[in-house]
Amino acid sequence: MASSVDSSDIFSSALALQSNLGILSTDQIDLAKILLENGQSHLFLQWPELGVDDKEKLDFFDQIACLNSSYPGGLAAYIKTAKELLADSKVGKNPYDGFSPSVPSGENLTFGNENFIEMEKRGVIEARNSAFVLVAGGLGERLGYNGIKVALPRETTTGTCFLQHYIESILALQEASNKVASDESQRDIPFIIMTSDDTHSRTQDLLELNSYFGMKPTQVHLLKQEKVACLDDNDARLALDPHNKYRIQTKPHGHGDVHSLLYSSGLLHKWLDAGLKWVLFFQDTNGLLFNAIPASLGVSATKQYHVNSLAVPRKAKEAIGGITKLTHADGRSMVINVEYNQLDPLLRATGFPDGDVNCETGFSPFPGNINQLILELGSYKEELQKTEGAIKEFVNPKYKDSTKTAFKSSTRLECMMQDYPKTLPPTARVGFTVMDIWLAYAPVKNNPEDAAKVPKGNPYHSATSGEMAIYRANSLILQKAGVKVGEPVKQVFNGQEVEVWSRITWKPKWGMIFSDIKKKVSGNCEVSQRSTMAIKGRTVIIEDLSLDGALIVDSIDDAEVKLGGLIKNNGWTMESVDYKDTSVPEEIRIRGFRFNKLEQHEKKFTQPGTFYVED
Ligand SMILES: O=c1ccn([C@@H]2O[C@H](COP(=O)(O)OP(=O)(O)O[C@H]3OC[C@@H](O)[C@H](O)[C@H]3O)[C@@H](O)[C@H]2O)c(=O)[nH]1
Ligand SMILES: [Mg+2]
Repeated sequence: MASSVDSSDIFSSALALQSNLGILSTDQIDLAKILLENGQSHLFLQWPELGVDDKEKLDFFDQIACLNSSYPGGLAAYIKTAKELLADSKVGKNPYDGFSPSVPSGENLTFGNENFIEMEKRGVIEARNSAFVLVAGGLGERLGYNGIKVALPRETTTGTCFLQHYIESILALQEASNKVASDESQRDIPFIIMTSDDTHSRTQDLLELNSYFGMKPTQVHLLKQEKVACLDDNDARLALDPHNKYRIQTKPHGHGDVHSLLYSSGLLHKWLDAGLKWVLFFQDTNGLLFNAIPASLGVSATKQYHVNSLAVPRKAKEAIGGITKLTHADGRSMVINVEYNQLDPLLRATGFPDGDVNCETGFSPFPGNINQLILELGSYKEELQKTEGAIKEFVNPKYKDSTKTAFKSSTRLECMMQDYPKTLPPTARVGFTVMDIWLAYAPVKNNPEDAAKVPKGNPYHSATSGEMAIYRANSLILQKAGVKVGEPVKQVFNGQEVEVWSRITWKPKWGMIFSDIKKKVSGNCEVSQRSTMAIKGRTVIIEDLSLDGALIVDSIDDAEVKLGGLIKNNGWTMESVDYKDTSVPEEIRIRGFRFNKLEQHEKKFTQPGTFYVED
């Protein structure tokens, strides 16, 4: 108890606490000191004397210990940074002070051309040297879905959820990559999921109930991020829960936590030792993402990028960050994401009076960040050893009035994973790769009501548009492989006008890269707009097929299945569903449609051999 004696001074500022020191361990007394030394004596003002609520007092210190250990540098560092950022915010300091923005140049990929095909092949070679990291700690407040977002169907033709699709894509890449490996060794690609208290147990349950969707459980790691303490005022006084004086209010710290969690997990060392080279980060609901992965990994490898951010053309005011070159008056420059809420004010403050607007191309001149990052493992680990994974934070308090002395509700520090390059030395090779939107980006972030209000021409980012984007991308890919796919029709679901293409889906193992898909398609093939085609097997060959209706094919790996001839039936029609109709399951009604399965040609092959599917 030595520490309580030499710190009597500090405890005298919190008499209520002082009378309770007897129940605290040395560690807890040290934590109390940290709080008092950092201006937090108000936390103990309402503490009763020893013997009253003692259990609650110990619970309070459990939470403090957790807040202290889960933040790089502990609570003292958190409070210090909070004071600085709150002071900057109060005087309206521009976080980009001294920097002027310009449009950076990056690598452009065009689906299907020679360079793209080369990059995809290179990407497949590199895939077994990669680890994949999914950030999935967010609640998805804008979407308002009650479950976890990765459990949502990516499309409802097969009902495959996002997480299953991601896992099957990684496994397909792993297999293809192991096949071309020079040393014939078999490697399992590590898959990390960052969760939070809001998503952790439901993510774990989803995996366990589905046998990890075919992945080895040892291949998957869940890292749970902790929330951070809320702040009540400009002095960074921690906010108490209004219903519990022994509990600090907490809120999410943002996806930037993924770096400190990876650092403290020890996984980076393990991966380096195992010979891995790349870490790929991605977000929870982009059903198109894996169309973009092989080629962009190929770009990273060819260009030897330390950081490669994937981007798509961006519509002005679209809720995606802009990749921007920032040049400082002193000559420094960096290529970095400027988040969507900051791009407009930054442009206006630096000589672009119209702010965030489209240029003559109909798009913002700044490429849109889809927050898919490919980091080179060696330089990443080195950097994290310096920073411990801490990422530049920001604070976004909502002030009560223009004096900026009080907040409408408590605030907290936040950080974003794409801010990682901000601390890199100028020698770091930081690049980005731009791809077509139809190929690479269709997130599910907005609820139907908000999506319907999106300005015409801007993407909805809804469950409706997310699913339609899958069909469009698959239709366009098959079209480029030589299949005649019917012209899309325009329909309105949940107040959003979308293009409806043939409902074509396939399992990742059927075709991960364009050159493989092309090998599986030959002759004169045709799929009408009203058709549904789901390919669930690996060796399914489409040859001289004319499809007008619904066709579902499932086969084991050793069965070779040929689809051909004229297949015609009543197929599946689409029926509108209103998102307010609670008699329909939530994951369906948020899309605004469901399938009426009138008739289909459905074939399943469970024995090895060669089979033909015709009508
Ligand atoms: O605390 C958090 C917050 C978010 N997340 C995850 O981070 C991902 C992105 O979260 P959000 O959907 O809220 O992100 P936003 O839409 O606000 O912007 C993000 O995606 C689009 C990009 O252009 C932006 O630059 C990027 O910040 C999700 O997968 C979410 O689950 C966490 O894991 N933890
Ligand atoms: Mg967000």
